[in-house]
Amino acid sequence: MSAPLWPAPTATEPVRATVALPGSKSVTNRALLLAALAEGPGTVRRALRSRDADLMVDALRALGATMIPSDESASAVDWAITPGPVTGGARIDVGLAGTVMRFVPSMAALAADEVFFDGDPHARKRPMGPILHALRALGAEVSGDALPFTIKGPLTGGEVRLDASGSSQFLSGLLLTAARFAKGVTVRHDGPPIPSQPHIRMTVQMLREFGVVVDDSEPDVWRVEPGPIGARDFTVEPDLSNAAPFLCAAMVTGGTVTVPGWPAHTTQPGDQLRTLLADMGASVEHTPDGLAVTGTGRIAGIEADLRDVAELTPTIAALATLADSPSRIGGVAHIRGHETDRLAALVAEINGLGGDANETEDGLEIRPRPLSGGVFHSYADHRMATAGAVIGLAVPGVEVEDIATTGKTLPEFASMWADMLRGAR
Ligand SMILES: O=C(O)C1=C[C@@H](OP(=O)(O)O)[C@@H](O)[C@H](O)C1
Ligand SMILES: C=C(OP(=O)(O)O)C(=O)O
Repeated sequence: MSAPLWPAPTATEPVRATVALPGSKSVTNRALLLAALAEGPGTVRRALRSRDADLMVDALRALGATMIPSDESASAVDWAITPGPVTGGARIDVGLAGTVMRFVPSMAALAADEVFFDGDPHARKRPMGPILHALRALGAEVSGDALPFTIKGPLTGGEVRLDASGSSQFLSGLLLTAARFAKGVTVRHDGPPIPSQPHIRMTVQMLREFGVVVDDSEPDVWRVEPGPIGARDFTVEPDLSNAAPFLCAAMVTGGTVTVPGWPAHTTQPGDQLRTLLADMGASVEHTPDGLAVTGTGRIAGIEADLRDVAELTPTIAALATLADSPSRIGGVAHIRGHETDRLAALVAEINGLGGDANETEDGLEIRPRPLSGGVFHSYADHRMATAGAVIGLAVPGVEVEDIATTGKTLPEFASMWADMLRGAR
């Protein structure tokens, strides 16, 4: 049975709206895991409520943590978390969440009993080899090189080489639990450049905020000292990557979208939207109400290496189809291993609406031309779905397949989009 189609609203006037984003997926899932491994009870405030976050909560509960929600609303929650001894014998559903499939195995490797991991059909295709090899080298018993697999610990830790060129999450996944390994860990990256470096800085910074000693002074080497993870009261920042489609709406319609609570300093890669969207023609300013992006009537094509901000690619590609000059996006070969093969999916869907895009070895080329309506398939990928919504603002008749897939990181997307178009403040 095919998924329902969502008629993407076409904007009839410039949007003028304030859009408050719920918590960052990446920060939420790191904070929940660190709190579950801490030396005492802690709190994670303004945590995202979404499929990926719920899968993380279920996984941590299955491994022995007590997680109690308070002040729950549809999209945000404060969690009171009491760590417990890490127990095995569990079955973990990772869904399609990279943060669950790459972060939780190291924690499971603390348990003496076997833990079984599986996920959505496409999750079985996402790369897992480097982190599973590393856990094996550090002393865990691991079956298989991809989902489904089992892990049995406890591992001891120590020194290991790992190729994180396929995903920064392999490295983050090892580092997040490493303070609890008997010997800590020294990881040396061995391979082509690592993508999504801001996410590694996010891991290191959050480890330090939770009291863990991390040495990242030598390029491509990370040392985590063994020791306790501190119990903290931690507040999650808004999700800046999920701000992307809304900020793009300001550009596409020549209006203004303001995102309150934009952090002054952050490791989130979405912060780079400020320069990326300015390069594509937006006016971007910090106002007392938040970060305001205003469309100037022009969308310029872009030549950009998006390796560091790979998860923004679908949204930037959507904007590029509506630009007045061609775009060339590079540095993102590894997003073929994201929720779907994003390079293939973007080319298929853009060209399916009459566009002109092609894959390169490590990215995309997009030559704007008039698009027509049609079905924009989402491939169970939240960022494909929101890319279709951006194009639909300017192209009548775009129907996004399975808009509910945005529930991976932003369950309220469709109603927030409607509110934005209504001019909500
Ligand atoms: O650590 C994280 O929270 C993430 C790291 C990145 O993964 P890759 O390094 O695989 O791009 C990013 O794309 C993903 O959305 C979230
Ligand atoms: C790549 C992404 O997700 P994941 O955490 O599943 O890797 C993403 O959100 O764009």
